[in-house]
Amino acid sequence: MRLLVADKMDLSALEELKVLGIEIESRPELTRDTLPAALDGIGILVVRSTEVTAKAIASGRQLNLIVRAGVGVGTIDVAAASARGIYVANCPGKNATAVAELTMAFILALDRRLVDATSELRAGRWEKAKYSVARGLFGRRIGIAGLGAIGREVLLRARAFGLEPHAWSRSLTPGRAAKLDVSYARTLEDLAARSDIFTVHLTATPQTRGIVSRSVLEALPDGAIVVNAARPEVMDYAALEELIPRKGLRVGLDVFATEPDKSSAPFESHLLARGLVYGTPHVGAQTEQAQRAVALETARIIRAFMTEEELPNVVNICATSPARYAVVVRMMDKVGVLANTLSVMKRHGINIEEISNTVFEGATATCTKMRVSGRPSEACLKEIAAFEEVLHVDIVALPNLA
Ligand SMILES: NC(=O)c1ccc[n+]([C@@H]2O[C@H](COP(=O)([O-])OP(=O)(O)OC[C@H]3O[C@@H](n4cnc5c(N)ncnc54)[C@H](O)[C@@H]3O)[C@@H](O)[C@H]2O)c1
Ligand SMILES: O=C(O)[C@H](O)COP(=O)(O)O
Repeated sequence: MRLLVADKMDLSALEELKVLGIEIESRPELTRDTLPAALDGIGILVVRSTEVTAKAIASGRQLNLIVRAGVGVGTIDVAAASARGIYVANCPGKNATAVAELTMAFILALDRRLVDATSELRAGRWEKAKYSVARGLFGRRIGIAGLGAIGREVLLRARAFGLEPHAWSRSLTPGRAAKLDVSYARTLEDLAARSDIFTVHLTATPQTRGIVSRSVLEALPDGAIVVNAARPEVMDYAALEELIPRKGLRVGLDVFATEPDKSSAPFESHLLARGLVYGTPHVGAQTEQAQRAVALETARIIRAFMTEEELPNVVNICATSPARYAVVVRMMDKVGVLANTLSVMKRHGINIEEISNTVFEGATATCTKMRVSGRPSEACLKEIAAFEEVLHVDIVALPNLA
């Protein structure tokens, strides 16, 4: 099988896949527009920020698996992949440490105005009085929006700096917050109102679009530090732009609405000219440590795809299976027994949603579990049981987890 890596990546971790017969091709120069033509004959695609459009997915006729070597899958048309039965998997948590480190770097740099002080030194100006004004972090309140993998790493580091942690997260309750020893905020507005430092670590989804809204940003104390190393979509950047000078906010951004597809492309953001705003070109995950961890996870996913039944970190499996019954058939491990069973199911109009087959010691007998949406009739089950090589047939009603 051919594997295409359509981004810059640490390839050494993928070397071991060659023993599985995988041919690895690295084409970091590919873009959203050139990717479709490059997918001919490719079975596995690994991407970082290169966009995978519906057109690319349609042209990847042999594509079975897309691995996002990172967390966010917003650059992949997941719905188009699902419609063609292509797995999409990501590497959650593997770059969390790196993003937390960048978050702390922004907070420290903004408090001491490191970038401005350096620029003045480079220009030959010794502005000691000007840069002798800083609040310091110790004893200040940090508000963490989203206690996922990155939010929790930020929490760890914030404590080490003597910051007082407050948090809002989708499934955070007062009880869980007490266990984590963070102050519980009921809403994002509530969190913002008590944040000398406000940092966002929420996934971008249709539900979180603009969740850090104008009213959340309005609730921040004057002079607060704001960091967004998650995604631009989660924060109202138009409101932020307006509020930076009005509230004297200090802002650190790793993510922008106007990010180019590839390195070295021109870039523009009005936000950077609005006051004390520091920025980085979406490099939160770019440490050797994180890239190695992501590459190892990518290799683990691909190895599982080639050799195991279960694939880790798949983001597009049907959340609630339409299956309502399981037909459990114990049978002899012989050619055609399963095929006979399936043909009976077909004749009775039973659609199989999921299927698994386990072979037992000695390879004499197997157990097949077919999860189906409609209840097979007694006649259908009898026909299956009538095959000489079928040992037993059961029907199990599945709990409705929808
Ligand atoms: N700057 C970078 O280079 C960089 C690197 C990694 C991740 N990220 C971004 O940071 C985000 C967080 O990463 P993570 O590894 O902590 O992910 P995670 O899945 O561990 O945490 C995501 C957080 O978002 C919350 N969330 C998800 N859907 C929500 C919803 N509908 N409503 C409210 N909250 C919701 C979760 O509860 C959780 O708190 C990623 O989704 C990605 O967009 C950026
Ligand atoms: O979602 C992610 O993992 C980050 O945004 C990192 O993206 P990158 O791999 O393009 O640096």
